[in-house]
Amino acid sequence: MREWLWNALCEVVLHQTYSNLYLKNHLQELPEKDRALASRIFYGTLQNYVYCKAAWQRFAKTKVSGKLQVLLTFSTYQLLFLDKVPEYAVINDAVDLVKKNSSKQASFINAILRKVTREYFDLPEDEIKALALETSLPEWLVKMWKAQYSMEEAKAFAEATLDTLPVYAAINPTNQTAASRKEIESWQKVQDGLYVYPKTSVANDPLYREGRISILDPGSYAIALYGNPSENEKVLDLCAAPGSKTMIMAEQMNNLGHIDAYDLHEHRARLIEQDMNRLHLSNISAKAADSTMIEPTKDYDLVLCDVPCTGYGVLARKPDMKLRLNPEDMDQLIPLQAKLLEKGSEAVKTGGRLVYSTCTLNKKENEKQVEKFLKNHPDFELDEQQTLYPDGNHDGFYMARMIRKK
Ligand SMILES: C[S@@+](CC[C@H](N)C(=O)[O-])C[C@H]1O[C@@H](n2cnc3c(N)ncnc32)[C@H](O)[C@@H]1O
Repeated sequence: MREWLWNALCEVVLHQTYSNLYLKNHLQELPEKDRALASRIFYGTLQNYVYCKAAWQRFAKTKVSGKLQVLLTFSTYQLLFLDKVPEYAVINDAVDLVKKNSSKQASFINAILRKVTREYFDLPEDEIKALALETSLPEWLVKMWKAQYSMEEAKAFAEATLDTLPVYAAINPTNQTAASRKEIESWQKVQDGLYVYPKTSVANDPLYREGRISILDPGSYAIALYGNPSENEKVLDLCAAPGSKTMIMAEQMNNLGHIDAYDLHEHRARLIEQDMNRLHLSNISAKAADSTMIEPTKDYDLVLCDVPCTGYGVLARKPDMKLRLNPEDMDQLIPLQAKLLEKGSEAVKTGGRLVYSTCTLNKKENEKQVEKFLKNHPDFELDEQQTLYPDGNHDGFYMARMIRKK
């Protein structure tokens, strides 16, 4: 398992592979009994990467190769955060892994990891610097949260990036048998239609394969329901792939009415189609399109703009993003979000609903974006907006619902 973890983390850290995609494709290479611990170490290391790296780097006086950095970091994670594996076993495993290549490196690894266990790692006194290091986030993000929300909220957001969140399953009400319904209803219910998923492997679960359930965060579920999609309505989903919210809307509509689901790339539009087929839904047309360029008819009851965003609300589930955060991403995303909202609004009929949503915690992409839109569009009014704060049960999201008055 240690060698598997080392390779897995090298793939994500050094070769930019997405963490959830890697686990989905490779976790089954491990024996069933090791999978839960391997996932814990994999995600835990990525969530705490900067902190763990800093904890061993204090003792390294020479340059360390990328692969050895990963080994030291995931061993440090186990030493500092896990009590399941004894310290001597973590250090011996790391030493054994490098011994195959060089005995000199083995003694170096041994010396560094022993120091990590012996010498306490002090945090900086400055509260922003300390929080950033403790939660493995860049200082600019913590500063931005403090300026936009408050220090208390910045702390809550940052700490939430270290949470291990439950997996949730939404029941597909249009495709159940008595037996499947009975099994799903025996799970812990979160709200109508949404349950805590109790198994370890979704891909092999017949309930998933036969389209009885979908896996998604309660925040995504809430966004899909926020516009109240109803039977026989006409709905436009402008940024739809891979389609989690499209599917929930289609199910709420009882597989009646129609959803036009667009996404930029052909391969992503096909993901929507695949999920629609898995769930036995037929009220969706998936199409590859640049939604900033479409010329929609103004007859949609509901338009969902679930725009591309910086994703600061979903760092707990996608911890590899913590290694690649860049404030400049916003510069491209904010104008794109505004264009998508503008296009989406053109499709809403009089009296219809326009939902704008993100999975980020950044007022420039959320409240400010909606405020700017409403200022330029007196024909729309804000019905409601809310930010779902990440809290150990779910990710962080923002959603706003607007109504076209004329
Ligand atoms: C937040 S994700 C959507 C998630 C999706 N609504 C769901 O629930 O599964 C944003 C999506 O916007 C798409 N996108 C980015 N630019 C776009 C554009 N100009 N036109 C259409 N889709 C775009 C991305 O490919 C990505 O799939």
